[in-house]
Amino acid sequence: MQDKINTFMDEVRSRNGHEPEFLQAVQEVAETVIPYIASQEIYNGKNILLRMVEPERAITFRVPWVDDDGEIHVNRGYRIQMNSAIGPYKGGLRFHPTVDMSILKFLAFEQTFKNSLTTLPMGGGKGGADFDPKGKSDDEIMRFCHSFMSELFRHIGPNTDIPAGDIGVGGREIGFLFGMYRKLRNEFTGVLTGKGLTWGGSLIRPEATGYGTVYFAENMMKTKNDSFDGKTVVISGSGNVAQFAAEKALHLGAKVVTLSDSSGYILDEDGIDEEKLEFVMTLKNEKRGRISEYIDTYSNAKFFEGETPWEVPCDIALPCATQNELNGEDAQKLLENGCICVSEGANMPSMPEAIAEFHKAKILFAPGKASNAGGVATSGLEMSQNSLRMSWSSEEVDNKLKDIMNDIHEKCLEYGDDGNGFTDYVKGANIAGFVKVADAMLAQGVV
Ligand SMILES: NC(=O)C1=CN([C@@H]2O[C@H](COP(=O)(O)OP(=O)(O)OC[C@H]3O[C@@H](n4cnc5c(N)ncnc54)[C@H](OP(=O)(O)O)[C@@H]3O)[C@@H](O)[C@H]2O)C=CC1
Ligand SMILES: O=C(O)CCC(=O)C(=O)O
Repeated sequence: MQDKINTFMDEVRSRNGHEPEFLQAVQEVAETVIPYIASQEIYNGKNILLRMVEPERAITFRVPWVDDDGEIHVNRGYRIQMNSAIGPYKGGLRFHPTVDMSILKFLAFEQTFKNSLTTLPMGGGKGGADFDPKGKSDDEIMRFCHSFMSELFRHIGPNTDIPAGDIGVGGREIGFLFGMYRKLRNEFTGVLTGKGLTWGGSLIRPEATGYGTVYFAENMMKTKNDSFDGKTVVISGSGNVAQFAAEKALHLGAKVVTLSDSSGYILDEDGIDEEKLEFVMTLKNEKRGRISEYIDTYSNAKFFEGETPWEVPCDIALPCATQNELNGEDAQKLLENGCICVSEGANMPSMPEAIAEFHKAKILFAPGKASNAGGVATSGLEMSQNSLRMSWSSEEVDNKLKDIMNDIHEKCLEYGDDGNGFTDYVKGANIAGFVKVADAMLAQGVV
């Protein structure tokens, strides 16, 4: 079997050798899905996985914009339309200086499996730009978003491709992007999700990725007759996903002790309670400050510059910042300190060596494509509300979100059983996500 996997990876590497994050994401899927394909007669000889690693379309474009001093800048914009076998392309936009083909192809590939897991009819896509929003004024962000959409609009649509937020793209950016789309198309449609509540957005979409990550972890803990109540939780990141993961962990009775950004992490051993979390939300979402400023207000807390929070003892770890933020040594530290559950809020935050450590120790480990699927699932619910021209209450959306996270967990249990009573959630998520897309591709022929 390893030969088959190696041959497949050699072929993928020969075309994409300069794309390390993409190869990492494909390798993880290949290791679990190729043995499954080999065991299923219907998939044999169809080269389905090889077709799935090739984007249906990859668009790059120029994004020129003018800063507040009148200087002209040029960034590169992207949209990867990965797979539309089960529905229109769906996935976020990332604005970050590290954005390139490798990052976006890994994200779009993961998105295809994730969206399939949600049970909603959404294909996989991802996009963004190598633009750094840090330190830019609201006007500069607006001009950038307008320029970005003045090209992207011709490639997307409510039945074709529906972008949303990701790192560096939140409610403010979605507003500017939507405004330009609406003007250019002269139509009001649900072409983007994560919209404001007064113009087509869904209640609970801002909360959904973080809440869903915790709901998934709660489901995993239940399999051990355990819960969040009284547990110590370590979280990385302090953006959208981290903030609402922290909020839901607090609701469930846990003590959250860390948050971070790319400068380092804060440790508050007294716990980041609701009031302190509100302070972080204002600091990050309105003042656009740094997490280190937390200790200016809460002097009992400490800031660890340039460090990640995985050295802090905890029961549950929620990596909610970015890809490859947790390495093999970090995983060992978490395990030595008694961590029993890791639920990924970010996309691919754990490096392969870290996942190997978690699996060796047989702790509860959820890959992002399962545990952070609540965000895109709620985007799917926003699309449904837009099509129906109605809006559901917070309670209705939250209940649907919980049901979807339960379903994904059940699918992981079904496909992830290793035969010895251990659930390999990576295997479960990969195979369950693959089956729906592969069956649709088989039914539709070679297109
Ligand atoms: N938003 C959503 O609905 C979804 C998001 N995700 C994933 O969750 C993760 C976080 O996204 P989101 O919260 O929306 O993004 P935000 O932009 O709101 O926040 C990102 C956070 O991660 C930190 N971060 C970014 N890059 C790095 C880095 N290289 N090293 C350390 N910290 C870093 C940021 O710090 P700083 O400000 O210093 O850059 C910030 O605290 C991403 O992996 C994203 O793909 C997954 C599913 C849905
Ligand atoms: O809500 C969406 O469409 C985007 C979510 C996303 O980008 C992700 O799941 O990584």
